[in-house]
Amino acid sequence: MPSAVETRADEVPYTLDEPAPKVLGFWDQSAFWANLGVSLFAFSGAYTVLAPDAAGRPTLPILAGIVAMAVGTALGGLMLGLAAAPGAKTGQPAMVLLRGLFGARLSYVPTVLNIAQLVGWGTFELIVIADAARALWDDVPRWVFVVAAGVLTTALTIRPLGSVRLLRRYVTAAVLIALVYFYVQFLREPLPDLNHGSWSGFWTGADAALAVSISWVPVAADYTRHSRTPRAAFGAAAVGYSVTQIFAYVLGLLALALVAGDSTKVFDPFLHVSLGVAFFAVFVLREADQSFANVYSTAVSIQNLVPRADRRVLSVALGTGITVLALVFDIGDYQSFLSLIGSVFVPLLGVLAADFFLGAGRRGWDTGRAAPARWSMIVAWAAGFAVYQLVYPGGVGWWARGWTHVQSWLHFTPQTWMSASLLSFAVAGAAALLAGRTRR
Ligand SMILES: Nc1ccnc(=O)[nH]1
Repeated sequence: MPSAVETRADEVPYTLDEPAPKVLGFWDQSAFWANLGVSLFAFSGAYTVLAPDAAGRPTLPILAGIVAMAVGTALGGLMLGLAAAPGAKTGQPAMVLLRGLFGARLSYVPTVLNIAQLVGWGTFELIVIADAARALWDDVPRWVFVVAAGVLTTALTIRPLGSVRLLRRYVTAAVLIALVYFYVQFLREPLPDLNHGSWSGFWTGADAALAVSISWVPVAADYTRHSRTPRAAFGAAAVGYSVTQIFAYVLGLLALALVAGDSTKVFDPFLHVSLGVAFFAVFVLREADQSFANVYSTAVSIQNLVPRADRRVLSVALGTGITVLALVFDIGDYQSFLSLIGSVFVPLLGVLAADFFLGAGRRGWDTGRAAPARWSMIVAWAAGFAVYQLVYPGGVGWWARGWTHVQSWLHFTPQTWMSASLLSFAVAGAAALLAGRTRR
């Protein structure tokens, strides 16, 4: 039965005990990342790059938001590329790679945090799919869409590499056509003044966009470990993802301008143009690739804790779990979710990239189950987290007040030119290099 053997080698093995097949070329990966760059969150969450105040009102003019988002996305894309390359080089999934950085046991800390963010994203994705589908067909109850999206998501996770190829073959082109169609339509509408107001919240907006890109960092290697070369992995993730994310957010921001900044109405302009319903349905259906990527990566992350677990069993359980969560919950504080993600995963990447490319990783990381603990790397990560919070403590009252106390104790005042992400990345990376030096 040669065909059965071929199919096995073409798909991801069920457990971490077997090696990953290297079967994804540059265009497979580019199509995959380009799809992930387009999300309904680029529309429903477009307001976050306008640096909203505590009451949720945008503080940046639309034009400033567009520039901030493009800068944040481009920087986030480069960071994503840095996270993608080690996966291709080592053939290891993202959380297993972290055994090399922190040691086997300590890698459980970021693994648990990543599982939490991915369950959060997976749930959010099903909710946003159901909300958008309800905007299209409001006579169908919400739970029907949640369950349908959950089933489709889970089905895609069973043959993950097959799903990536499916995206390349059919979905990417449809998504690009829909994007172009809405651009043409929106730019024909009378748009309000896009540059009225202050640009002082620029880095808050840029950091919000960067956080969305960076949230794929602890996921990237789960896919790029199937890449034929590290260069292809870097290029596809950095470029493919950023280009489409910028296109999608600009569309979201134009839609927001057309509804006078009211983000609860941001889907309306899409549905009001002719053929809008059909093209918007493309976006709704393809959103399942995001929830697929979240659920599959949650399963692979759990395998870092339990390497013998069958990823299909984990995926079905997780797909069911997020479906239940999406039936029960609504999207809460999306803005705070993003800043928490940024503050955890930006410095994590700073430490990882510094150590992998310039530190101990150059001699090869030990990613085995007995890799020794490296506490100094945890300290470097924590330093980067603290820097992020000092520059941008976010909007959750008690937490922000706590960091404001630390600010005044350190005589530190955040300036508008400071990007929480860039400073946190730099400090975490420098601390990791320093720690690596002193230990030698
Ligand atoms: N990691 C993620 C980033 C953005 N959207 C998602 O669904 N997941």
